[in-house]
Amino acid sequence: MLPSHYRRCYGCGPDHGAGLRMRLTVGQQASIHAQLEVTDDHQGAPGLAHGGLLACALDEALGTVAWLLGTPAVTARLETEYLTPVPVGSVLHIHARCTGVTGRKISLVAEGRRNGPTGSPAVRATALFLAVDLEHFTTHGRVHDVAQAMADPDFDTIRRAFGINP
Ligand SMILES: CCCCCCCC/C=C\CCCCCCCC(=O)SCCNC(=O)CCNC(=O)[C@H](O)C(C)(C)COP(=O)(O)OP(=O)(O)OC[C@H]1O[C@@H](n2cnc3c(N)ncnc32)[C@H](O)[C@@H]1OP(=O)(O)O
Repeated sequence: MLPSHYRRCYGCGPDHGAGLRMRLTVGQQASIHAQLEVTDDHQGAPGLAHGGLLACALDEALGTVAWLLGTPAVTARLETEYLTPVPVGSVLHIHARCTGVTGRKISLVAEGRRNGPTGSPAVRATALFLAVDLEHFTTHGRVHDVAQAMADPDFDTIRRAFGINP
């Protein structure tokens, strides 16, 4: 199981009060398994998960695969297919994997299944991530947030955990 890459991440951060708190584990080769518990807080239509939130959960798993490759990367393109509704109370089992790397471009796919990791897919995504350097975050984000993340006493452990070379 991987630690959260950033404690305040909406997808996986333990310090995010309203976040998804996804649990992510490393799979075979360049892949990630993740689970999302769909709760009352995740509804779009009554009793059903919001589609944008499901896209977020897939994005989190896809981004974690990209980091397994040893570089921070950001989503450039994310295409999502919704195959069946996902009700509150279900656990979405997500599998995300890398399908190819060309220069800075990282191609990935993900599937989310209900009723266990071998259930039929409810949602699918195809994505392009672009590898970026740390400057991307300090230029476009807030320097003090980046500094705070790097000052986390667990930051070295987090970096080492992501230093798995598939
Ligand atoms: C101390 C702390 C540090 C922590 C670091 C942690 C890292 C994370 C680690 C783990 C994360 C796990 C979980 C996270 C999951 C969530 C991920 C997100 O939600 S990310 C947020 C949303 N995404 C953005 O905000 C991007 C906004 N866009 C941009 O910044 C730029 O557009 C960017 C970087 C994507 C590309 O800009 P350019 O200037 O670098 O690159 P150009 O030259 O435009 O393109 C390069 C190549 O890519 C293609 N390309 C670019 N965008 C494309 C697109 N949308 N569709 C298709 N191709 C595209 C281009 O055609 C070009 O291809 P040709 O080299 O010519 O073949």
